[in-house]
Amino acid sequence: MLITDATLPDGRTRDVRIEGETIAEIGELLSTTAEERSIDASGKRLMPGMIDVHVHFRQPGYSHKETWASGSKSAAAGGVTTVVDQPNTDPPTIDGERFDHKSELAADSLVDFGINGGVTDEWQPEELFARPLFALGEVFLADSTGNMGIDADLFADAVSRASERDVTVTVHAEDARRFNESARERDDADAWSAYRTPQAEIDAVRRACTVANDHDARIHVAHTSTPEAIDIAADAGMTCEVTPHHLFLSRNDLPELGTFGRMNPPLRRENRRRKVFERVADGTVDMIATDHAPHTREEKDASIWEAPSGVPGVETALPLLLNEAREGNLSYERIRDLTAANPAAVFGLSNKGRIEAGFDADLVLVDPDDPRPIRGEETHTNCDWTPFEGMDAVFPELTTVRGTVVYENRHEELFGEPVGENVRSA
Ligand SMILES: NC(=O)N[C@@H](CC(=O)O)C(=O)O
Ligand SMILES: [Zn+2]
Ligand SMILES: [Zn+2]
Repeated sequence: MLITDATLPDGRTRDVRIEGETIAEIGELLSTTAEERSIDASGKRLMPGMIDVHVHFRQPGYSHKETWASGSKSAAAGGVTTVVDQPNTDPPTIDGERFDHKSELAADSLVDFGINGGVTDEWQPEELFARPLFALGEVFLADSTGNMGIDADLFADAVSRASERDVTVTVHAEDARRFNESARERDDADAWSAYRTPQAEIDAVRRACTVANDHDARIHVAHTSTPEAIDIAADAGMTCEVTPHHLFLSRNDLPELGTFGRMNPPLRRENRRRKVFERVADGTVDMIATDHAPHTREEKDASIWEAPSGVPGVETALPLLLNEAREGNLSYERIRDLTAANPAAVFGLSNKGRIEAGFDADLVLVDPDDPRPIRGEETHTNCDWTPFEGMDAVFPELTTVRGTVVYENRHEELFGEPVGENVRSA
């Protein structure tokens, strides 16, 4: 395939040739061969596919919420070419057999994937470390969906074992001792944000970073929602991610969202959201990861204390960021770093995350000046709603995974074959 006249993240206009699974050549005025498909990308932006290191594709156990097939279609339609699945499935991914079972299910994936291993009292670290494991995590320092919260001793033990193997530990950092019990008396949607306080995250991130440094280990802090926690992680030499919902939504949106805005950690006040955005824009935050956590409408339609936590996001993350570029609030290079180059560097995916000769041809082509409003029912996840309903976004026209077209939307939407592979198995 030859993509001609594409504008790259750094602003250069180039032709990009894909041969087999890789980017073969980047140049000017490359001539197309007879058997090669040629795509005119003049006026279009070509981005490296997003590497989303935090999704919940729900298999095994909750395939009514999502499957590898539906989740990866949603990913492909949103320009995500690699996903990393978290372990709070049923059964949880905490031993070798369960890891192997999830690997078989992931054969349905249209996009490349990593599989994380979880930590509970019953986990089998040696079995997990013998598998093509992406990372440990998300390790829950407080209960979230799946009730996999663990205590400080088990966390320290897991960090020390991971450090010996040079494996990163992705941490869900909230400290339940800092939750505000008095918020329990309320029943409005904002009560969840009042209950799971900023301080619960800040304290847990500080403690997790100390444990990591004590063991000469590396942690990656999942879904940081406060500027304070981001700064603590950065100062400790650790990495962190921010979700699209903590970047684009705040407690101001809860009257409208209701329980559809309940997630862990919860939405914060507008003032904190703005400071989180600044840290995303200035590079303090390493990456955007979606924490795509689908639940059905029926499940979400409950009281604020009964509804499950989590929102979908894998299909809308890159499109929302590209709309920020269109509006001049983020550069395309920053978006490349946040969604592709940095996650690849942090997690050691040396063939991914950049548009350079020799790299995997994981590519996304968009018309940068053609936004459309996000509609939950048009997304491809099993959960047909979105917390970003009506917001402008720039969706892909074409997504390739190692040279195979997995999504195309010119006149109609077309999906490719499940070509996804485990990024640690190669
Ligand atoms: N973020 C959430 O609110 N929910 C996630 C779990 C998690 O990431 O904590 C889920 O799996 O539903
Ligand atoms: Zn979490
Ligand atoms: Zn999660």
